[in-house]
Amino acid sequence: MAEVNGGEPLLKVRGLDGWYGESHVLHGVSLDLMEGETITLVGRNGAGKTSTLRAIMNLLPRREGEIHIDGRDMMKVPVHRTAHSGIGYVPEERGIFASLSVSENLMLPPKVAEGGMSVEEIFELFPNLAERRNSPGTKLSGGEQQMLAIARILRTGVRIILLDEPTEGLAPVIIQRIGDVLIELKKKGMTLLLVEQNFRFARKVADRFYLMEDGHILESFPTSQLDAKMGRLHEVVGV
Ligand SMILES: Nc1ncnc2c1ncn2[C@@H]1O[C@H](COP(=O)(O)OP(=O)(O)OP(=O)(O)O)[C@@H](O)[C@H]1O
Repeated sequence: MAEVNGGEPLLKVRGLDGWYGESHVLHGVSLDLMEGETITLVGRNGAGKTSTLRAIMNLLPRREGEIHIDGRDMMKVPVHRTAHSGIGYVPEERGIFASLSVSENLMLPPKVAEGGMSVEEIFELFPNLAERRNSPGTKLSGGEQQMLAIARILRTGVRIILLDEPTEGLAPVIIQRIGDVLIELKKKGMTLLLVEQNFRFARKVADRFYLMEDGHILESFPTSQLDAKMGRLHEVVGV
């Protein structure tokens, strides 16, 4: 998409390093995410995918490098203001509040920008959440929790969503439903950064892939090259 628009990436990461205490886990990560684009980070466990998302959200204990969102220098933005720059994060553990209902969970994050989806629009996109609007978080299936975690971000008005392994542990029929939702969000112009090991799922939504190993980006390629890259992916990712 960069080539089509010729514009600046909506999210631009350059030479990003990250640490947990003494442990240096990200080594010069660079990536571009164009407006409306979906990219997928792949790599084996411990490659640094989650840490990359956390570093972008300013949730790592220490980071260095460059992160720009819509041209804005994010290294100077404190963590509680990150969402106000238009970026939301759905962590692997989903973060649903067990004692709160679906509706209450939905209403929790504050709006950070105009243009977020209304609760009615969200329930249209996720009819099963509408049916369960009064159910507590504890009563939701893994798939419903994942949908609620995504839905909750849509209300806030962010333009970029980082999703960490949204299909993990879910049944094929639910994975299909989440894929349909992400495709719908893409049609609405949402920009997505996925961490995902399920290539069959990722190929349906991703425009490009970034391959990570040991805290480095090894290469990036468009989804049209995924089949040709499978041998390499088996080697690096071990899938
Ligand atoms: N809270 C933490 N404290 C210390 N080290 C951590 C912490 N979280 C992750 N690490 C280390 O950082 C490195 C990168 O981990 P990260 O979770 O980013 O990888 P990943 O590619 O997302 O893998 P996974 O799919 O297992 O989450 C690993 O060596 C991991 O052990």
